[in-house]
Amino acid sequence: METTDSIPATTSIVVMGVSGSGKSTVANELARRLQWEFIEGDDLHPPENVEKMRSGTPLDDEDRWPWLRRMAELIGEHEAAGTSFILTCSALKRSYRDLLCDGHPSVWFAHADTSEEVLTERLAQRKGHYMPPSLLRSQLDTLQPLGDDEPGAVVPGEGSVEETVGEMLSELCDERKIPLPR
Ligand SMILES: Nc1ncnc2c1ncn2[C@@H]1O[C@H](COP(=O)(O)OP(=O)(O)O)[C@@H](O)[C@H]1O
Ligand SMILES: O=C(O)[C@H](O)[C@@H](O)[C@H](O)[C@H](O)COP(=O)(O)O
Repeated sequence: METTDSIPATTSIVVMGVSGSGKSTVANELARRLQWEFIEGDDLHPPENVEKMRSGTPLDDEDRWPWLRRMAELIGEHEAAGTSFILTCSALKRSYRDLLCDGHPSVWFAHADTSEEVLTERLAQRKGHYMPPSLLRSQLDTLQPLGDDEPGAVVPGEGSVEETVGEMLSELCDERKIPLPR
């Protein structure tokens, strides 16, 4: 994916993807490996968005823009402080990702590509989450794959969490000239 001559001083890894693609699981492991702060994007949804999803209605652009703007602000704050961090955010559309990237060279998207079959199985097994498995279809219909001209990497998402995170880190560290953590 995109390489740049000027390496940003800080990195904001945005773990993107549809529900069940392992964003939270992967972000936790990235945070453990890198010892960076992890912010869960699900926790930043206003209560109305959570209720909408809980009741089985997909979010629309209008629901998502304020939530995305809050995350863009957080990225800006981390850049200003010079602190790298990890954020989970579905970031399903290119326009959403463009908003997160706008003026923010630190952003690097990490997507664990996972088949619909595996996603369906994972969501059927997941307990205690507001997101109903019935919303997977609309998430998949909304997802616009990460483009070659966007910063980040798409890696296979069906192996172990360690394998997925290992691949993400190797891509990130290679592109951003960061030493690979142990
Ligand atoms: N690589 C993986 N292998 C097996 N199960 C996984 C993997 N990644 C995530 N899971 C499981 O799939 C479910 C969804 O993962 P989660 O991290 O909540 O995804 P998301 O945050 O994208 O909705 C969880 O129950 C999690 O334990
Ligand atoms: O943009 C959206 O429609 C939501 O952000 C959605 O993509 C997100 O995934 C939910 O918050 C559910 O949370 P999980 O992804 O953890 O299932």
